[in-house]
Amino acid sequence: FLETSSTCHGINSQIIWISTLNSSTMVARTVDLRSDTVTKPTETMRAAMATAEVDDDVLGADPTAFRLESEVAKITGKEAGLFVSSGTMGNLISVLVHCDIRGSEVILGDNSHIHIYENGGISTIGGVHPRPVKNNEDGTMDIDSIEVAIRDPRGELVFPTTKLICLENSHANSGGRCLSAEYTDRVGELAKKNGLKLHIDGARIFNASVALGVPVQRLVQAADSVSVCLSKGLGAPVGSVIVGSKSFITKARRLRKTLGGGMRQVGFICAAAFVALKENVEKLDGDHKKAKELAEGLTQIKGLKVDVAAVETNIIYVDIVEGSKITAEKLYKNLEEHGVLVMPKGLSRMRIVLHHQISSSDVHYTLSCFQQAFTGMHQEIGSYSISTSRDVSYA
Ligand SMILES: Cc1ncc(COP(=O)(O)O)c(C=O)c1O
Ligand SMILES: C[C@@H](O)[C@H](N)C(=O)O
Repeated sequence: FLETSSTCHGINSQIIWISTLNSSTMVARTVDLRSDTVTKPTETMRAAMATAEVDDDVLGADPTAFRLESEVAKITGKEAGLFVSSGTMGNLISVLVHCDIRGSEVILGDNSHIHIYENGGISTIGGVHPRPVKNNEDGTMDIDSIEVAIRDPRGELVFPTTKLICLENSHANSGGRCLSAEYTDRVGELAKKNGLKLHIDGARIFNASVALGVPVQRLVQAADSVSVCLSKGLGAPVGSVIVGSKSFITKARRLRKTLGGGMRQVGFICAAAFVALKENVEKLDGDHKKAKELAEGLTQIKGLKVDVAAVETNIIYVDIVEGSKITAEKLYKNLEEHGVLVMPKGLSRMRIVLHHQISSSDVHYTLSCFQQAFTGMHQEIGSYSISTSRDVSYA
């Protein structure tokens, strides 16, 4: 695999040449694009873990956990925070605190993470009934559709009681699309008008904030609770922080213990999460730019379809066009043989997620591997005229 890079009129452009690696060839590199959850702790995270000040967080308060929880509460403009082991636990605890009567109903997106990827935990564990409302392509739900879905048993023996509305920002299954503060405010007003609470699955709220150029606090202003993942784009090895009122967090702490989530010297992992919060927010814009570059490159490959305009943050959905020379299965195998890992999402669709441990060179290498899979040879990527100078480098 030889990468020749060049400049032409100040435009960086590449012809990517690749030799065909036979199956026994050691893979030159690994580019893990399955998710932004795959990152490895950085050296600063590991150093912070090694020297973290810790204490029993069940009997009292682990000082490092408290520092992290306070920082996330401050950033989101909420009274208090609570460290939990995962985004799934953060959403589960938040829904169950708000829906504290068995048989309550929560309105959420039919393509939301809580509804699709959390094992139905709000029902199986919390006895909460989901009321899915269609997610639009941009991750929103029509306000009217939300309003129509609100139910109250007064006068209707057969109705459960709606207690909560859940949003997700950015919206993962919509391709990392961002919900505006104005839209979120409107949903918040609807919730308040009907005596409901609003929870935001903010697994990638920092991605939305950076992409929109709007502070996190403004994006979640209308929410009663938010689950913020530190283990996604921010690159922490473990954990999320849920934020809300002091009363909400008191109830959430008890529920976390009930679910077995009370952790003792949890400061070890909170120390790494604190580093992630401090060091990696500024890298998110680079992730988004690389996602856009990769999407633009992929859309130039005959046989692939990408909605480049829909790539607002670090997630790309790629469709293999019907009748393409290569099947999805062969493509994934070919990519994996070259060390490129993607997340299959159906028969002819895949998801690619950028994160801070993916370099520009990885993006170009990935494009060349896709190109090779479809054409078996080099092809100019992009439509720039170039003059080349040979240099082989792996950034
Ligand atoms: C939008 C969204 N919410 C929640 C989660 C759950 O997070 P975890 O995998 O830490 O349980 C994910 C997972 O990546 C996610 O993408
Ligand atoms: C797959 C999903 O559960 C995970 N949250 C991710 O985005 O990778």
